[in-house]
Amino acid sequence: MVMIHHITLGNTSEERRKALFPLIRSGVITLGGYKKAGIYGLLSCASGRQMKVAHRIFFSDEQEAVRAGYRPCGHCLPRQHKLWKAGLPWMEEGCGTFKISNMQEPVNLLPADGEVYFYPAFFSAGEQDILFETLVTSIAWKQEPVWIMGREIMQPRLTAWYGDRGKSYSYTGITMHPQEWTPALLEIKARVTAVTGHTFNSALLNFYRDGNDSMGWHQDNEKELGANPVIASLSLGVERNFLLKHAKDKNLREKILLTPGSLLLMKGTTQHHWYHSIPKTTKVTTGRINITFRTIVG
Ligand SMILES: O=C(O)CCC(=O)C(=O)O
Ligand SMILES: [Fe+2]
Repeated sequence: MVMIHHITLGNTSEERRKALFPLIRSGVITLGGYKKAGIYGLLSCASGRQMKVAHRIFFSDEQEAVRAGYRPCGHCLPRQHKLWKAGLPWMEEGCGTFKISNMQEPVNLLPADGEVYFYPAFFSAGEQDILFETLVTSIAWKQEPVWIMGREIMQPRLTAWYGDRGKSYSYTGITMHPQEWTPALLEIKARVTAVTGHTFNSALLNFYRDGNDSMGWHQDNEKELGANPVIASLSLGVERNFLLKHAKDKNLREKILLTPGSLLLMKGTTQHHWYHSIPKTTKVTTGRINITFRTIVG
């Protein structure tokens, strides 16, 4: 039994946030509950955010919440809520639904000439919410210019560069010096290494403020990245499409929906044969943060 009362995690909201993050990260906590009404739901549930701290409880899993007499939330667990209302059992046998369940080795999404792997639930909904908020406020975001055909043009997104000391990097005419890793970035990097088996010494961060921000077609083939770059790309915030097109064979195109909390791993010869982009979209009015972990060689 875990059943953590939110109020017991610290005296200030900052203290409680700090205590809560590792519990969510490690999967000790996967669901939240409203003590006054006996309702449990997802950590990302909008109605779950409004309650007073004193009324919030956390559970390790669904069985625990149900055993404690809680019932599913109608907003974030509509399927379970409907069954509960009808007096029917709503839990699936051996329910691990809310645990990170798809960490098994993913399959290569490219048909040829490279390797792209997608981990949809790399971070849970609750973890990704906390990480997004943390990074919006703690990263030194800037809108940087780039030089294209002799003209200085502002990038259609905000960027930031973090990494081990002394690793600088040039990118379409600008040289970036990394900032020192923040605690949140180090935690994320450790998890990426644990799951993918790859180490990284730097990260380029992109903040797409809304659907009007984008990234044009490119290859991450700068010589600082080595012959066959390994790039692990984490998505937080609103989902955006990621497009891939083969450099020679115009019939080869891929589209991957980068959902919140997902990780995309590009490796092998991908950067030699494929271009990728994040196109503009009128459908998106909120922000997305992307972290691409890289290794600068030499
Ligand atoms: O935002 C993304 O997912 C892609 C970022 C990217 O391609 C890059 O930073 O090189
Ligand atoms: Fe890229």
